[in-house]
Amino acid sequence: MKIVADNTVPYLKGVAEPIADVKYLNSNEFTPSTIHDADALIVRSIDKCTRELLEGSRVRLITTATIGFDHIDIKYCDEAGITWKNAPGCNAVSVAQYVLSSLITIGLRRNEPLEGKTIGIVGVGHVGKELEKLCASYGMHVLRNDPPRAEKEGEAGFVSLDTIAEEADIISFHTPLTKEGRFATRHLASEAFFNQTRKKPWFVNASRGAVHDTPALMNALKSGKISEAVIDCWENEPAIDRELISLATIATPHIAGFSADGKANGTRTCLENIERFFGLKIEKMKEVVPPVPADPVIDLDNVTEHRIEHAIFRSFDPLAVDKALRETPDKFEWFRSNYNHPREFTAYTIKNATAEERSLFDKLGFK
Ligand SMILES: NC(=O)C1=CN([C@@H]2O[C@H](COP(=O)(O)OP(=O)(O)OC[C@H]3O[C@@H](n4cnc5c(N)ncnc54)[C@H](O)[C@@H]3O)[C@@H](O)[C@H]2O)C=CC1
Ligand SMILES: O=C(O)C(=O)[C@H](O)COP(=O)(O)O
Repeated sequence: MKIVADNTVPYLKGVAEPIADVKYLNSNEFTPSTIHDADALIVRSIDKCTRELLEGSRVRLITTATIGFDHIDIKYCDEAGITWKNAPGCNAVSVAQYVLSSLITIGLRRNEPLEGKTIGIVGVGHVGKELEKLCASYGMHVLRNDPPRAEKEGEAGFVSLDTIAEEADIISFHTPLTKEGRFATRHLASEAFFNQTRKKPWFVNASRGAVHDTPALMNALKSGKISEAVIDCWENEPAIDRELISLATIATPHIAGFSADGKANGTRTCLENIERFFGLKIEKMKEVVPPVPADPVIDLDNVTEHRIEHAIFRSFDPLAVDKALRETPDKFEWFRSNYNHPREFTAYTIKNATAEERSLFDKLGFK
């Protein structure tokens, strides 16, 4: 069996080799001639799996180490009998922790505690639910918007996007990017949406760039309709809008889901998909684990203020990544392929927390 895999999928090299001939390609090397004799592809969000790439190939399975699958032409795959799989939930905790760290960063700068603020979460799936848990632990009120879920499960517990625009202090988008259908999300954060905001909310997009309309978002920032923007996902990545970088409070190169834990989960899911689809056993699967952090114990003994935040930033500090992107935005994709994947909160043990702090640390997922 032959697998063609993206060269930058973490923790993959050597694991599937005992059961398959594995060829690794850079994203720009995925062409009809390089993949034509592959049985399976292991891809990332940057590998566009289009008709042009796949037509005439032997590919029977595409498995992406990501939650989003807008880079796969699923219509064509279904027509052509190519099975495709994503990795639901693999990096949901990572995105939620990214958003919390970013909100804490802004809160500290503005000297405004998050406690008591209202966050509107648009798209309450794997990521949205994790974010809801973190925000609730932090004492925030949560408004949930998810029309597809509300239709299936009933309206109770969900609000409209209009309500979120009007009532939320913070609005965070966690929908897939969809361009068609009743619940299409392309440019969901539109000029009309920003015009409805009442409380100068902070805006977060860690879903897909085209979920916001870039000119409308920039106008909203300039006119004060929104007061802060955390942008991880951009329209036209990697050729991102330089003016939006300068207007954003936190600008990162689509790395919200890039915890080591999330990456290992994504890779493992791809390999499990291959096992199931081809009826194989990959003995080296247990090697797909994130590394232990260099310093896994966080001792709060000498930390006098913002002790919870101190621990959170030890796991992930958005400002370090933000600084790098601002300095060299041209290196957007390089940063993503050469990223120092942080471990999630669960990899850290807290020492010398008070009983009250301990209860919050437990809820956030620290040991
Ligand atoms: N920045 C990053 O690194 C990452 C970004 N993502 C993005 O986040 C998206 C969401 O991830 P998950 O929560 O795991 O997906 P999911 O499929 O579990 O949840 C998405 C939710 O959005 C809802 N939704 C769909 N259309 C909607 C609409 N028009 N308005 C409101 N809600 C709507 C769905 O009903 C669903 O509950 C992914 O599709 C991906 O594009 C995911 C992981 C990492
Ligand atoms: O899982 C998703 O969806 C994401 O957006 C991932 O963070 C994308 O990761 P890469 O495939 O670009 O490494």
